[in-house]
Amino acid sequence: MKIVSAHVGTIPISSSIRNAFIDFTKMDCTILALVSDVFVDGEPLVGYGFNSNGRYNATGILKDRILPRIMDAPSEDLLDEDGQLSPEKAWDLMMSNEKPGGHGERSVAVGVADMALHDLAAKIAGVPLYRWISDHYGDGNPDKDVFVYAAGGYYAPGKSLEDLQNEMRGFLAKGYNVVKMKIGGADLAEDLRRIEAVIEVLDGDGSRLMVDVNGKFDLETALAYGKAIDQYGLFWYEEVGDPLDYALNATLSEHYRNPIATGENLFSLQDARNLVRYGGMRPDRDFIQVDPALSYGLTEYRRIQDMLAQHGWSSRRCIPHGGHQFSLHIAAALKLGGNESYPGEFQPTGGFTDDAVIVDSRVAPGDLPGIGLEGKAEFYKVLRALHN
Ligand SMILES: O=C([O-])CC(=O)C(=O)O
Ligand SMILES: [Mg+2]
Repeated sequence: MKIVSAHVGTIPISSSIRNAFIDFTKMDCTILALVSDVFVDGEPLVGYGFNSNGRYNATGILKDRILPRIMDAPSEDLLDEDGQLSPEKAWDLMMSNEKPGGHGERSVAVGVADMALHDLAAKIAGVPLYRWISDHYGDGNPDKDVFVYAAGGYYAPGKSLEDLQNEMRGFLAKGYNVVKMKIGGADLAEDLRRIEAVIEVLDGDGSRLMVDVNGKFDLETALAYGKAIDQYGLFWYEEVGDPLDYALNATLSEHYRNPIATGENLFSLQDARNLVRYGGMRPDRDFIQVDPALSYGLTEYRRIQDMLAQHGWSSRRCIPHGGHQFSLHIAAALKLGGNESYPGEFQPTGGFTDDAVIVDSRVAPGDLPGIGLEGKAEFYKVLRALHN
């Protein structure tokens, strides 16, 4: 089997929303199609990849450095001993001549390619990706569905408390039981009013609400907010300080007894290990949100899972950032604790297949071969146009 061509593009996933740190008016992402010489029903099998929101496109790095390393290599260098496409061997090629450290946007470019390679490998095997991952790397017995929570609650121009409540009611009507909102983009008094408005919609149950600071707070603000929100018993308090400020996180964890979540801006095994070593994260209650699509793909994510297991962490304490169909398969196959979801944001890439139904805050990845992006009609149109 051979990859005969690679097609890269950049598309907008922009909107007028804002978190405590950035707005999304210019947000975009890289999309990738890897066309193979394997034909089914007269059509070549094609692996698709994209990067999730939060980081901009990495199209330049992908085109200039990462893809040539696999496209210029002899095709057998990408195959395992059974002659099957090996995303792991491709990963080693993609990362040749790259120094360690400074993971920046490189991890995004490799993540996009790794996703497309996994999509293609599962399509060649004729199985959905969760099945392929579970058989290759898991216990062969994937979860049949995955916990998902609805992320939203952004700041937006003119958005009132009532608008925020209606947004959350909409999530509940779609089948979600747990929701997430942004904080840290207003002052404490205003954010407490916003939190209380959402808890009201949740029948007074703060354990169904996550709040996300997007890395904005210094230690003093982190502790002040922590003290103020402790009473609500929230599901989690997310990315409170700078993602690389492990000491801040460790100090917060000494003072804030309810769960903390972080990791969406840690893009490598080494960074995730430092979080576990130095960040004061508690394996009995906290959550790790590393997003495989931003952090060198599933190949690196499996190394992170191995590291976490060595440090006494259950895979159930991992709930990836990103709200995409790739992590949904990974969550089912590797028995993670769940996956994010953004109903209504980051289209056309975000979210699950068009026929996915959320029941009791759980969803199944579906049984289309590979990741199943063919089941997201709007996105599939864009992906097909890349290589046709
Ligand atoms: O607003 C964002 O950048 C997305 C985010 O943090 C999340 O999904 O947790
Ligand atoms: Mg976040």
